[in-house]
Amino acid sequence: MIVLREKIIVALDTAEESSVKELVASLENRVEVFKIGLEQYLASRGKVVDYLNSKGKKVFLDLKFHDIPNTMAAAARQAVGHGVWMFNIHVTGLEGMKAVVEAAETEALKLGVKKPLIIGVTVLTSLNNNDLQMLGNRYSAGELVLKKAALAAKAGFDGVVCSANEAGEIKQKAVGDFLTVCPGIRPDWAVKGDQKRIMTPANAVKEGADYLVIGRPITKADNPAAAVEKIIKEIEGV
Ligand SMILES: O=c1ccn([C@@H]2O[C@H](COP(=O)(O)O)[C@@H](O)[C@H]2O)c(=O)[nH]1
Repeated sequence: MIVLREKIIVALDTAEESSVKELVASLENRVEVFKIGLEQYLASRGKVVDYLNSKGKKVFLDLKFHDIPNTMAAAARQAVGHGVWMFNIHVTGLEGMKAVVEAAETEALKLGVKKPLIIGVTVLTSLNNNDLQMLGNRYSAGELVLKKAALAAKAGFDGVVCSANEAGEIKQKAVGDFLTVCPGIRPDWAVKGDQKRIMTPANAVKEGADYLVIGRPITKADNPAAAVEKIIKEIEGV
């Protein structure tokens, strides 16, 4: 059971150390998990992970590994060593995904730490059916996400990144506790921006989203803490 405080994962998409610190300070009573993507990871040379860990926060390392099995397994070992709570890789060949799971398990055992949650990226929430068609794909976003989720589960992943539109069906078909981590969350009052497969926080939770990944509606709000509060109120009753 995921407690409400952990359901919202705030994406710290900024290059500025001062913005990270301000956001964490204003949200630390309300938010337990922060997502670090390429921009902030590179800007801080990875130090932001240590900073968040020192504040007692959980880190979702969103670097979306996508490489050959040996390279992804090596990166997974580094993610375990860095003390992240969750990391992700693109859903790719089964062999590579299994190598990541095995590497993370072995490294966690060696270091005596808990294995981070390993999450597969299915189809980016900024893509719709039209984009997939242009890429030569014959499946709809929904169909492709389900196929990728099934493969990720077969590899032993803990869950997938998907849009909330697909969360319900994934949860229905899942065996055991398979997590749905959903970006593309847009409260009614927020701008859509570059996201195409979107849903409101309340509907996402109704659909079965375990985690809501939210960036700009919170981080670009005049008052980020008030924005989180509004979102918590919206999902509390669901
Ligand atoms: O399919 C995906 C995978 C990752 N993301 C990331 O989530 C956040 C969403 O931020 P917003 O500002 O709320 O749009 C961002 O860091 C993305 O890199 C995603 O949106 N979709």
